[in-house]
Amino acid sequence: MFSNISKSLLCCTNAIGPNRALAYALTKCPVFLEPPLSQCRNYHEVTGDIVCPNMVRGIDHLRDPRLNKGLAFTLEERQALGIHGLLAAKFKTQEEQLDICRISIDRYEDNLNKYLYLVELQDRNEKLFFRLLSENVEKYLPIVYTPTVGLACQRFGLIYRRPRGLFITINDKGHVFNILKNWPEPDVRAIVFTDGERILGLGDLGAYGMGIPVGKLSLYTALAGIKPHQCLPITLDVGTDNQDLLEDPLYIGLRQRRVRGKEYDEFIDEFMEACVQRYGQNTLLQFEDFALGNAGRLLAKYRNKYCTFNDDIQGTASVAVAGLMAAIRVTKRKLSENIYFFLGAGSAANGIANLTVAAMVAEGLTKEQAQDRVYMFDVDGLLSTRREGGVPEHAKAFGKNIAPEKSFEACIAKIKPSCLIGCSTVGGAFNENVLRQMAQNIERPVIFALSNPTSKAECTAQDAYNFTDGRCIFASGSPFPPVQYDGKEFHTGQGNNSYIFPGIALGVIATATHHIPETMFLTAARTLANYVSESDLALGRIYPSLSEVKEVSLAIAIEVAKMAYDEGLASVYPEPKDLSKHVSSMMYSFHYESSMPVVWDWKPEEKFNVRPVQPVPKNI
Ligand SMILES: O=C([O-])CC(=O)C(=O)O
Ligand SMILES: [Mg+2]
Repeated sequence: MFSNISKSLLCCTNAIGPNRALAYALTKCPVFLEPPLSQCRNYHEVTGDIVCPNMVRGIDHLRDPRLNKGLAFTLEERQALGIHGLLAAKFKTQEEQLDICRISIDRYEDNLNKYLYLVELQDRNEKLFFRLLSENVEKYLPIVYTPTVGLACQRFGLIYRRPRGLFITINDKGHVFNILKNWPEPDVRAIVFTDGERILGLGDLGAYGMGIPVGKLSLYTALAGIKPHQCLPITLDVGTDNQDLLEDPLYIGLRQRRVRGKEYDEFIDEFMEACVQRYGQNTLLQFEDFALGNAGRLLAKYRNKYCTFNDDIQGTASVAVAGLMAAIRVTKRKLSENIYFFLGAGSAANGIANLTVAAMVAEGLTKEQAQDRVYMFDVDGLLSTRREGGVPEHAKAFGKNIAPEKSFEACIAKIKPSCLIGCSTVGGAFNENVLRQMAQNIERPVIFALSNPTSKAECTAQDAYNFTDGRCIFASGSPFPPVQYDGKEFHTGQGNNSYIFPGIALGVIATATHHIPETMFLTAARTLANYVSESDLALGRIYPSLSEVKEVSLAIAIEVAKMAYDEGLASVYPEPKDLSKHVSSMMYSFHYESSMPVVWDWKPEEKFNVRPVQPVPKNI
């Protein structure tokens, strides 16, 4: 029937909608005149529409969030797409639309309602959503991300409207690849997935945890410009051991206890394999919010086989080490001169501790000397090799051959740490006594309350200042309002992995890196720390302001890309001459593009030397 060129031209026409679009194209593009459209099978003689089943119709430009521009469609676009009259007469700029969004969100007092507004905006007009988020990071990050996303996960059964992302359950074992094939996007580059067992510091939320991969991937786009269609959020639903959820009539996941052991491991194996089978071996696979029993174990199992990392272990470690690197500019103590004391000995604590050790080794200590400077305290007390039950396997490197101690405060008095790092999910654990003790031990104590969301933070920013006579250097995983102390205002920083993972992901995707070594996280930490200015430090902040996080993400991506080539990890060849230009060229545009058909002013037949279009036989 039609030559391929003509078919593609027809598709092109279809893509902008029927009828008027076609008329528009026909008047401008002579190639369309051959063969007569009336002989196309999908051409409707009366209406002049092309009724192709795969066709994107004009109305789809209003319904599909990727295409929708709302009142920003121009008159020309409205006419060409056949949507003139379906929109109010007003033509708006994207800037005017952003103003309306801001006014609309401000009308809600409750953060969960703000979250719902933003979810709905993402479902309606994707570019508007991402531009709003990327230009107002400080204001809206706490809504689409920590802490509000935690609340959204807890209420997920109530707020669940349109599906976003894939739910793959243990019952799909043996068919995971087929489920992945149902995802409509063919060009996925990054998958963030959780099994919902340790959602922030909130524990096992099962399938309600879906809010987390969705939120993380929103930051991939808003902060690092990774294209939304290249991102896939997934929840692996293997059940939940949260009794409240098992009894919750609104629960949307599998109503059964968690599957563990061999069956779970086989399921994760199958999932990892299916992802690369479907999307290619360089697909970035980000583990998110897995519980202690699986997080470190699975990272060790897969880190050299896949392009993968665990954000809670490695992303959190990187941001914390960046904070420590910036803090030493204030304390004037080298990293290797500090004593680190962790409350919590789980995956985040061990990730931070290991990367801190690597940073101390870079300063000249041996690994053993560096490990000696790190202490940990878990539910059973100080990690002492002499305690009953010994030191858990995953934290063996940090067990000390000293007398067991069950009192946290007594440990602080005895060990006299200079850096106190909270990864415990025990809200308020750094109480007045603990903080006063820290201030007594050292002139400028470093206090990190990293557990999320806010309710789980080990102390508030204000308490940290109040109880250390304003001498602490503070960071938290979730945001805190400015601190008032001694007539001054301080803006403490957010030591959250959102400074790290978007940049790492962009660098990895841009170079199609096949593995992510630990050293990449140290590089990311150094890059982030270099962004901290003297004025940040004067404000009490050991991280750059959130309004700079996009710049930071790009800088991290470029450093990661350099490293990928230096270490032979990249798969994009030939190596781009200008890496920073290459990385930037991969990024998403938050601005609307024209929806007008591309009109060709040359004859493809001539250019490609293809056979001229044959007349279509009658009655086919
Ligand atoms: O999501 C966040 O805010 C940081 C994080 O990875 C976690 O707490 O699990
Ligand atoms: Mg996490």
